[in-house]
Amino acid sequence: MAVEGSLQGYESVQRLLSDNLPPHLFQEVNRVLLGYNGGKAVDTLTLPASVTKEAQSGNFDVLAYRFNAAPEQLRKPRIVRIGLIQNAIVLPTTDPYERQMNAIRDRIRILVDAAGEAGVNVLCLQEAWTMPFAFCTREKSWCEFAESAENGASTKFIQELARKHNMVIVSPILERDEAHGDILWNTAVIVGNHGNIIGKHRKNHIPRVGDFNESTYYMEGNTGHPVFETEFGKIAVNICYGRHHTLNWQAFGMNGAEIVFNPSATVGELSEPMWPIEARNAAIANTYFVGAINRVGTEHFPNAFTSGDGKPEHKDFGHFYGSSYVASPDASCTPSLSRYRDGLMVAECDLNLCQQVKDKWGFRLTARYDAYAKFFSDYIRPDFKPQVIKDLSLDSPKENGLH
Ligand SMILES: NC(=O)NCCC(=O)O
Repeated sequence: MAVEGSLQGYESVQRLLSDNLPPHLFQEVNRVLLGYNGGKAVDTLTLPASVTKEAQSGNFDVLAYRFNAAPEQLRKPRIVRIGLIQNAIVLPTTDPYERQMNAIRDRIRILVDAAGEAGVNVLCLQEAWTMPFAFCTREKSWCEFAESAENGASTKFIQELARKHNMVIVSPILERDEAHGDILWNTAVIVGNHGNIIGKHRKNHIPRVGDFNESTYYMEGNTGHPVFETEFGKIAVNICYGRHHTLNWQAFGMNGAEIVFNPSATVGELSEPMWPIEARNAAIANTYFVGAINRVGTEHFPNAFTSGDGKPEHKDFGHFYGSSYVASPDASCTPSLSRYRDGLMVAECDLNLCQQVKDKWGFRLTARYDAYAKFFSDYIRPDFKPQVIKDLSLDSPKENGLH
């Protein structure tokens, strides 16, 4: 029987295709599906044997690729290795919370250490990595997983790993904001490579779809669209549901992001057809690299809940389908990580590619921001009227011989 969450036993669409198509056909399909970087398929990157060994003994998927840019006369290449980690929760959601948190931390330590050995400079974990994605339940006991972004145990744990590996780590957690009445936020903490906290960003768009009842717990973020300037490049974080909002992506680009991470938690039936498109489109439209991360596995909760759609009550969210990947501004893209196993994606990127693609395609140059600024300022007025020009024959169909 195929493993739960697999595609008829395959870890990903790309692996299904490569194992079943003759090599010359796979090459053509791959070119169309994943694009070309510098006129050829995205290069694979060889990682130290210790990483592959670690992945085997720790049962996680590992993939590594390189995005090249053309050599320039006046600038040196700006090579950065980015890493994405996807993972399942470790213990049942019925176990004591502290044990659940510690077990996830132990697993994350193994994956982050592997990223360190793989030479990753900037790493991002999945959305709310410290806990089960319990927001489907609407139960308030899960709020206990919330922590201070600045002083919480998870931030301290990540700071230690960042220092150890000289790595910037983006750590998305459920934040408890003690300074403002203990309210919660969905927050990404940006930990610098010296273990320092560079800043934080709070999720801008909160879903109200399916079982994603997150608005029961926290409000839309109030941190704008910050870009964090790090030793390894300018990075930003568009948390999960924000990937459906093109202006959210755009604002990070307009603030100068070169790499945008999209830490997510999303399930198959709801969003899988969107997943390979949205982050990739954002990379193209905004001329930066994007790392999209989704958790894996099915999380079962003790009490049943309903989805307000007349269907029977249930105790799980559905399958989180992993499939994390990196998309490049030149429209090329890595294959995705496993659909059901924990994984580490490593992508070496020459950030010079961002400016090269900007110069080639001119999306910023041709953007007509002034026209859209006017459109949006009109749109938010209460007396806004949509610009629709009606075919007047619709009002007198007989005269036009339509009936
Ligand atoms: N975590 C989250 O925002 N999920 C919403 C569902 C989706 O955007 O696919």
